[in-house]
Amino acid sequence: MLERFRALSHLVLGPVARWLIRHGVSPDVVTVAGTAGVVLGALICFPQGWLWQGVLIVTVFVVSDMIDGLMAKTTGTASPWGAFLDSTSDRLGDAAVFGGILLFFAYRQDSTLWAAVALAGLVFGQWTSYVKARAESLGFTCGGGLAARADRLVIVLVGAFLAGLGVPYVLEAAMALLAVTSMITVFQRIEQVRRQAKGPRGAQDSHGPGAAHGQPV
Ligand SMILES: CCCCCCCC/C=C\CCCCCCCC(=O)OC[C@H](COP(=O)(O)O[C@@H]1[C@H](O)[C@H](OP(=O)(O)O)[C@@H](O)[C@H](O)[C@H]1O)OC(=O)CCCCCCC/C=C\CCCCCCCC
Ligand SMILES: Nc1ccn([C@@H]2O[C@H](COP(=O)(O)O)[C@@H](O)[C@H]2O)c(=O)n1
Ligand SMILES: [Mg+2]
Ligand SMILES: [Mg+2]
Repeated sequence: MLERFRALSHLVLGPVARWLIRHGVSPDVVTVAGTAGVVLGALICFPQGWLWQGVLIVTVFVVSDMIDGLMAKTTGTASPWGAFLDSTSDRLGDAAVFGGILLFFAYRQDSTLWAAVALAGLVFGQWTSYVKARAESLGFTCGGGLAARADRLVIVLVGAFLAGLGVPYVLEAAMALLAVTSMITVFQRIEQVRRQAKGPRGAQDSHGPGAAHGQPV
């Protein structure tokens, strides 16, 4: 849903991207530093119960994920390597955010139930991204759905921020919403691929969908 704001985010973050380029920073450095900041911020703050503080730190670094691509496009250096580094780093950042919340529920709230719901959010979120990656590796078109990555991040970060300010049950509600919407997104994406695979061009086209069948990813 938030993907539609990508152009707007480029407008806002353009000056930051150009400032970094002028100072000789490369998109890869932003990708790696941004991921490290998300991982450290989430895994240090959330398990300690420093929720709103953790959200502020994670938000600053997660926004760098929009800046690296913008820098690469602005400098004409967008590359398959950059796309690979960006996407694989995203998975680590997501795992740290949801893992941090899981540890918060397990150790600060003593709640196995909500830790399990956070785990479900993590698993369905990573599954969502893997379905897209595997589908694209096989030549299918796949993406979107109810809860893509930006949607998932905004839900978990807003929930954690408000919980940190003392709003009751908001993080639990956010995690339940995420588990359900991410699961629905997985099925929406699988259905997209199934329709293409079973459609008229389906698996016979050696250059289109199905061309890379059997190649493990
Ligand atoms: C007084 C101060 C108050 C401060 C309040 C703080 C509260 C903070 C709460 C929330 C803020 C959260 C903002 C986080 C926004 C995160 C958006 C983001 O990172 O999007 C990343 C995404 C980059 O996409 P990629 O192409 O790099 O990634 C792909 C994606 O991962 C795919 O995943 P999939 O969907 O398949 O699961 C992968 O498949 C693919 O491999 C991978 O490459 O960027 C976008 O999507 C662009 C659109 C983003 C639009 C963001 C809008 C943000 C809206 C609200 C923000 C609220 C304002 C907060 C301001 C805080 C300022 C400090
Ligand atoms: N280090 C990087 C990071 C990204 N890219 C390119 O940008 C695309 C992702 O853009 P986002 O706005 O979603 O970050 C990615 O597919 C690459 O083409 C890059 O080249 N190097
Ligand atoms: Mg990025
Ligand atoms: Mg990214």
